[in-house]
Amino acid sequence: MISVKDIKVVFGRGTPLQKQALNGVSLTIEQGSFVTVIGSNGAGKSTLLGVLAGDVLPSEGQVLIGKSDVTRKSTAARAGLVARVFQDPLTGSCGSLSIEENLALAARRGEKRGLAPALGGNRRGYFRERIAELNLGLENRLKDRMDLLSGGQRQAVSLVMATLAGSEVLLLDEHTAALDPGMAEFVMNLTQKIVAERKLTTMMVTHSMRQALDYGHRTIMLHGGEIVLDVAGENRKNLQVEDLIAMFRKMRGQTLDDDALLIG
Ligand SMILES: Nc1ncnc2c1ncn2[C@@H]1O[C@H](COP(=O)(O)OP(=O)(O)OP(=O)(O)O)[C@@H](O)[C@H]1O
Repeated sequence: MISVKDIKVVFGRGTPLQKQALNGVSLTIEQGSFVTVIGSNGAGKSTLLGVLAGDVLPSEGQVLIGKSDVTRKSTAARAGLVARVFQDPLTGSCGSLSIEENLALAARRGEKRGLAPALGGNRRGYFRERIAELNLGLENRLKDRMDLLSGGQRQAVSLVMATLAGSEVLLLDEHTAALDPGMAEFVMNLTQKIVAERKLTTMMVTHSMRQALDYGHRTIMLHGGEIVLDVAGENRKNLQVEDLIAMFRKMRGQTLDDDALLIG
């Protein structure tokens, strides 16, 4: 479960570039629920993920993950609670380490032990099994360096890595945006499967309104650092991308620059 209460984030306070990135965001996401997040450029989407991951400390408000109040905890201190997959396939894993070394590090997230014991005994067999489930043939390449993989393969491995330390929360920051359409669909279907199997509480930022409606249980839209739309259930099922744009316009009483949001 994730719960944020009245979160405010101000960047560059007291400078000419002062920016209120989040302006009183409150949101509760039940355990196992998958929420998609949309919004135009600068709406505050990445800042919200940063607040959950610990990269951004809010100036006001409270962040709960499960029963833990993590509001003032660093990213490292939350590592066992929160897993993250980034837009850039190179960001979430280490290119100069092998696939299995990356998996071993991911499995030990939030702990302080070295790599050797993490790769011992049954662990190696377990990693092989988990990677074989991807059906990409990577189980035969566990000793290959991560930087030999394609972007899509790397995102698929990153998703497996995100599940190894037992985190209940998964944050996805436009994790398919850098992939070609076929690979993006593969990674999205994999995401859906992993989230459902492991009952992960998931927040996915996307620029694709189509993706936002097709995946997950609930969609929120941010604008100007505030939640301006929050839909789930039947209301969401009946929504079309065009409705989303119209609702946005109505709620804000202003014109939305369609170019700011990808419809595809
Ligand atoms: N470290 C920072 N320092 C100063 N301003 C920042 C910083 N990070 C974000 N901002 C500003 O805060 C606002 C929200 O940014 P954020 O990155 O959360 O938006 P976003 O919805 O993720 O946008 P995008 O879709 O373009 O990634 C923007 O105006 C941005 O310029």
